[in-house]
Amino acid sequence: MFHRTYHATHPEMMEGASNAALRDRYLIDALFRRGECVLNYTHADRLVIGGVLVGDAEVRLPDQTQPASAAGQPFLQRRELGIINVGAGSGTVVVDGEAFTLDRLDCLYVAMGCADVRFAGADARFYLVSAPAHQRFATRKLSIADANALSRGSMAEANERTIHQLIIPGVCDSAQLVMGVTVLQPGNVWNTMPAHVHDRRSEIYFYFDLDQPEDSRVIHFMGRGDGMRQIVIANEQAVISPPWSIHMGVATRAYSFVWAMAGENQDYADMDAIDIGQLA
Ligand SMILES: O=C[C@H](O)[C@@H](O)CC(=O)C(=O)O
Repeated sequence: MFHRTYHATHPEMMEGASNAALRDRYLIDALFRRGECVLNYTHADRLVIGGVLVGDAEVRLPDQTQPASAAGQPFLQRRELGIINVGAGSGTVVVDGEAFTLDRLDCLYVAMGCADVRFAGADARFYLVSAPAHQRFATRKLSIADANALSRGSMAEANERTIHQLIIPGVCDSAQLVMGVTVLQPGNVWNTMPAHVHDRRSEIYFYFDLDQPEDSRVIHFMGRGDGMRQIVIANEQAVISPPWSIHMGVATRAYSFVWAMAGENQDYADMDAIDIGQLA
């Protein structure tokens, strides 16, 4: 049921890895295929990263097919799900018969235990991140206006941006998933500078709304702060950040990205910043 499974990696596996190997281990591509629910599994905190592009008919979140002992069980039996519509048009997500309309950048938190999740709306692009859960919270729709908005950066540093925290304690309860959208102001290109790591959580970045996508790319940096590597990322691709890795990027034009974390805590501020002078 998974398009790809990404295995956990050791920091030393970065040294000497070719660019192709880095892309193979960390880059998630082809999330949107019309009429399909594309799901990728990573052993980094067992996150599932997916995309839904609805075709002629509605698309259903599949039941589990593997391992055999789980076959036929709902995908969210022991998981929770965050959905953000990154498409131009609105769409609908129906959760156990209850319909939620998601306009552009609206978010839906879907609780553990929900059995039937269906997607509709040909102009919507649903980006999905799911994490294991141990407790059922309320299914909730959040608009970007509901987010805890943090204004960060400056024009002088080319990183003026707003961090919209959507699924996070205080805004929307969840078992471990923490998720939001960061939007860069036009003319700004750096995210997450200075860089940081959080050894107790893994993180996924999904870059979207890259201005002039055919001719623009994000240069995403990863690895230990003193052993940085880069992955060149196109619009609507995602990248896995293991807990030991920095995750920051610069692009040739403005863009937005969805960030999602899971792990041992949900404390957004529990991160170790790395001074710019220590990067190497
Ligand atoms: O752990 C937090 C994540 O890396 C992001 O929220 C950072 C971010 O959006 C930014 O600074 O631009």
